[in-house]
Amino acid sequence: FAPQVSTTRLRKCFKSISMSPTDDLDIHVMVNGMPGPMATAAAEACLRKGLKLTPVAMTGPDVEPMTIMVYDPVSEKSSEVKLIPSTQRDDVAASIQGLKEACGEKNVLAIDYTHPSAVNSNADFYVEQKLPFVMGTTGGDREKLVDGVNAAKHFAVIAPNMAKQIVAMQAALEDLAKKYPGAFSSYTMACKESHQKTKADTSGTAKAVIDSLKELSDDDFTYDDIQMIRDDQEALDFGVPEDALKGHAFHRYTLTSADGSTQFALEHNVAGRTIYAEGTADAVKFLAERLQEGGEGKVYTMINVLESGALE
Ligand SMILES: NC(=O)C1=CN([C@@H]2O[C@H](COP(=O)(O)OP(=O)(O)OC[C@H]3O[C@@H](n4cnc5c(N)ncnc54)[C@H](OP(=O)(O)O)[C@@H]3O)[C@@H](O)[C@H]2O)C=CC1
Ligand SMILES: O=C(O)C1=N[C@H](C(=O)O)C[C@H](O)C1
Repeated sequence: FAPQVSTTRLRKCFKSISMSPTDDLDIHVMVNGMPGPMATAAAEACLRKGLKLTPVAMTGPDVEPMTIMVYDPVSEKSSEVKLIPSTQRDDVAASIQGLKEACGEKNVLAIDYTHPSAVNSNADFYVEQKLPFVMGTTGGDREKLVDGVNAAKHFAVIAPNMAKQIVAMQAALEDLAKKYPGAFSSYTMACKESHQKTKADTSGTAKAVIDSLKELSDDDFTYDDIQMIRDDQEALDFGVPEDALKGHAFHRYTLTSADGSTQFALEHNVAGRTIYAEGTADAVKFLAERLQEGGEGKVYTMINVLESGALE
């Protein structure tokens, strides 16, 4: 597949990769960030949930162009994807436009699981290309990200965590903070999070949870106070199973009273990445529905997706 390929060839290409009788949706997803683990898990979940993968996607700037086979062992569906380095934006842009001509403007969306350093430039690129997107990548300038997408009236789901139950917990915390602001005033906060040692940034989820906890407590806790574990032995000591060292997210937050007599603790511990991948594919379906409804685009959160009932 070449970016300048004709619309007719693209149509044939889509037919050849989407023959499975269980394919039920005409939604084509460009999953950017493969062969990284999270993007790959999301691509597999897309296949599992009846979405199609575009034959071209964006990979890291230093990766040689290559073609990979995405295979979902549950549905036994597979799809070939050519990965183009993010430095070759013109080629990716030509592919997106070809895909839209072949599949319909509203049927091509993107998922981004790349690198914190790429968040803002990738989002700008999706806006330029009029490509609705689900941004799972954490980090970057989050305010600029959300403001830019909203100002462009572009369709996007942006969230640091796509796991249904964690999103539900975040929604509950937001409600608690709204209903009982300052309920934990004078309590001190602490947060420890452990992730695989390749993780580039502080957990975006931990930052979001801290934002809610800060509405409940008057502690002057900052993101710099989050204790990060990126070491295998420390992770094991924190309770991470050995077979999850390469992919886990263990979080523990505490609120402790001034005299130390009372402590509240909140934990969410995830081994592997499936739970986020499932939520990501559901978010794509949610976004595709908003596109079909028409109107102006905007940033949706995963709480919006949860409230719509779209998280399976
Ligand atoms: N929202 C959620 O629920 C979740 C979010 N995440 C977030 O997802 C992100 C990715 O996680 P993970 O897969 O573990 O990270 P990795 O760093 O292991 O993989 C990222 C991949 O993206 C590639 N990449 C880097 N820059 C670009 C770019 N500009 N365009 C396209 N691809 C690029 C990298 O290539 P190379 O390294 O070769 O340059 C690599 O293959 C992180 O920010 C993480 O916090 C993770 C889990 C859940
Ligand atoms: O990098 C990860 O792995 C994860 N990143 C997200 C975050 O930064 O909060 C979500 C989850 O913690 C896994």
